[in-house]
Amino acid sequence: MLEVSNLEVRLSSFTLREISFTVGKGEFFLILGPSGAGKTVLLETLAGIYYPRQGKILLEEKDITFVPPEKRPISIVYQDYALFPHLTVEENIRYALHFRQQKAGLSWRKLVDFLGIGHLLPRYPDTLSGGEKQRVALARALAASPRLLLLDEPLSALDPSLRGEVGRELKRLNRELGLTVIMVTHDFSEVFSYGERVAVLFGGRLAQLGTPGEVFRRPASLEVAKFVGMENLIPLEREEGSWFLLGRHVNPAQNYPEGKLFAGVRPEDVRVSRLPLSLPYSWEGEVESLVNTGGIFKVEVKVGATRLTAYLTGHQIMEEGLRVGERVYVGFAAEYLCLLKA
Ligand SMILES: Nc1ncnc2c1ncn2[C@@H]1O[C@H](COP(=O)(O)OP(=O)(O)OP(=O)(O)O)[C@@H](O)[C@H]1O
Repeated sequence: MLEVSNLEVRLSSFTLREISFTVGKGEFFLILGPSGAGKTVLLETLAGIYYPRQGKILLEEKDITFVPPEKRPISIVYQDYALFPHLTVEENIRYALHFRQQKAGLSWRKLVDFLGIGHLLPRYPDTLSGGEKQRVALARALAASPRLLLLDEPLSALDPSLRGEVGRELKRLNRELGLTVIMVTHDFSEVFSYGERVAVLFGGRLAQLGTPGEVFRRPASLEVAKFVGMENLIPLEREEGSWFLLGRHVNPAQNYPEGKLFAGVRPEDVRVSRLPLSLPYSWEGEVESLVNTGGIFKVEVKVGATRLTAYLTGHQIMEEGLRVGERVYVGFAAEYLCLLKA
């Protein structure tokens, strides 16, 4: 339903370039990336706030590259809600009806019921909680009956319990209304809860596009690996044309004739045990530190001069009887090993 090809957007001190991707009808598509990567600029270009210098945006096969924002069937919701403070909730939502470009869409009643905001209609935005404001902002965005909903970190200003509640509402909107959604997020747990595909932006470029599983377990580069929390990144040794990881032979699927290779493994895929592990990649080491990070323990095991990080549950720590200074075995299955070029 959305086709973005070779987009280039130049701002005074920032350029978004070579951005190409497609989003299917009814898809929940996510955009991830470090601060300043260009996530908001990309959303705002789709919304028509910036015009590209190059490239095309097709929405349902119609070229909308230079269509003004108010003529695009696209709504955008920001993290700070951006409600009009001098208008009541009802007036805020009705305002958006002027921009409705298609007869079809949710009726007023259905919209209000769907988001459960009937009791808030006479109130002013200042008197609403964060979750209520975000629901009103969503209602206003949906009142315009968009084909595509753009969300710029809509959950980040909410406390954790509201985040789950509003998040589930977003997924319901997407599923029950068949609405196509593109959402920017900083929160990795949201990626697995909501996203079908993820685009990772770095420095104005698309660094990777894939399913959450691909991006988190098969990052396309070292920088993406670091960004998505692949904490174990260990340089491989090269001896007589073969590659080794801490002395264990590694057989890359591809040929890497030269340069430096890193082994990447997610800490949640690393096992630590007091008994030898029957895994192709395992070593003997010593527990160097054990830190409770709120239910999950970060365990660092020293293997020679290298430190391997594992995330384990309190239950696993107790079962294994792990303690700092203990001799243990640490390792992972071959399927969790990801090779990355430096
Ligand atoms: N109107 C503008 N004019 C010039 N530069 C801009 C403009 N808007 C954004 N930028 C710059 O473009 C770059 C990307 O900004 P953007 O807001 O898209 O980042 P982001 O990935 O959304 O970051 P964050 O996660 O911090 O919100 C930044 O360096 C920002 O300063």
